[in-house]
Amino acid sequence: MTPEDSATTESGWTDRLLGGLRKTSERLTENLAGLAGGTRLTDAQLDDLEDALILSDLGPRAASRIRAKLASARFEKGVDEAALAEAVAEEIAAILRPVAKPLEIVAFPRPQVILVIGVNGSGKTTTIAKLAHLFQEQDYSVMLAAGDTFRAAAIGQLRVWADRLGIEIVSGAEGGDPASIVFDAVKAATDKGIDALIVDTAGRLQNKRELMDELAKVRRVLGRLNPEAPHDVVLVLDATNGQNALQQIETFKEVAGVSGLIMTKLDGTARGGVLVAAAEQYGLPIHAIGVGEKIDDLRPFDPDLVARVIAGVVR
Ligand SMILES: Nc1nc2c(ncn2[C@@H]2O[C@H](COP(=O)(O)OP(=O)(O)OP(=O)(O)O)[C@@H](O)[C@H]2O)c(=O)[nH]1
Repeated sequence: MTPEDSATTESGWTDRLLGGLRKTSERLTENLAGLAGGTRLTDAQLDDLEDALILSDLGPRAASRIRAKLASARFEKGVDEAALAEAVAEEIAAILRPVAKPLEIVAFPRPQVILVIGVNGSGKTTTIAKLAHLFQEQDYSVMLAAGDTFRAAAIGQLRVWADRLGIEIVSGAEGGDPASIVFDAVKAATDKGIDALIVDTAGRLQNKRELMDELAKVRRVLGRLNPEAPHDVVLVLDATNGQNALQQIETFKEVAGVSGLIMTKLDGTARGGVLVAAAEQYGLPIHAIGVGEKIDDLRPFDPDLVARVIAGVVR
């Protein structure tokens, strides 16, 4: 790939991110419009700012932190839309930077076992395929394990992706024991020297006890083969769920333990601010974000770019 190709790819990605987060950005900038004045924000303006941030799903904690920071900010050239957007972007970036952490393949011995959890419909299966593709682009070998045996469709969907990507998948029958599939998958991936084994899991939150038992068993079996496994437990969250996504973090932390997050469907929702709420409230690593249904619509999370897009600095 030439540098020009890569520049095109990067600007293509920025455009998609912009397109994706446009609704969130519009909601915030609409609510911030009209805030103009002297070198400092007044209390009434700070109230409006805080409300606008909450309305954009950034959550009360992030909103009050940003308010406090901007209360002491001086706007040398006077407050206007552009200066405010810059200041808000900087504060959002300050919240996001500490949690931006790409998923890296570092496990030794291989494979790195990545358990992917999340409710049905969150975009889990698609995200697994996108992650596999991202690793393939970095020249890592990947294998999938179809640990969601609850629904035949889930196994089939994952197999279609595996075929398309040309990677091996270990699966069993519908209703089979996920722990035994995961056991076989780790053995196969170890024998073949695979770098990353990505494990799909069931996401039946309405039956929390069963899900907890199932994931605990998968973890036990993994631990027996490799005490370090799973190396990552990645929770996939659907941004369109807004504040409910935060409740899911709470529940999955309890059910399975969570080492990091991927937020999907940031395109087409005005609720992308929930990413900032999650970062502020839980401090869990955010590995990547999804802004579309295509295979390359998942990219490592760039906190400065995302903050500038959400705040409307980049349009
Ligand atoms: N717009 C958009 N759609 C997405 C994104 N990620 C996934 N989807 C779509 O969301 C739908 C659900 O995705 P799946 O990957 O099937 O979700 P799942 O969590 O595996 O759900 P089950 O298969 O029901 O367990 C599909 O139509 C995906 O194409 C995204 O980032 N943006």
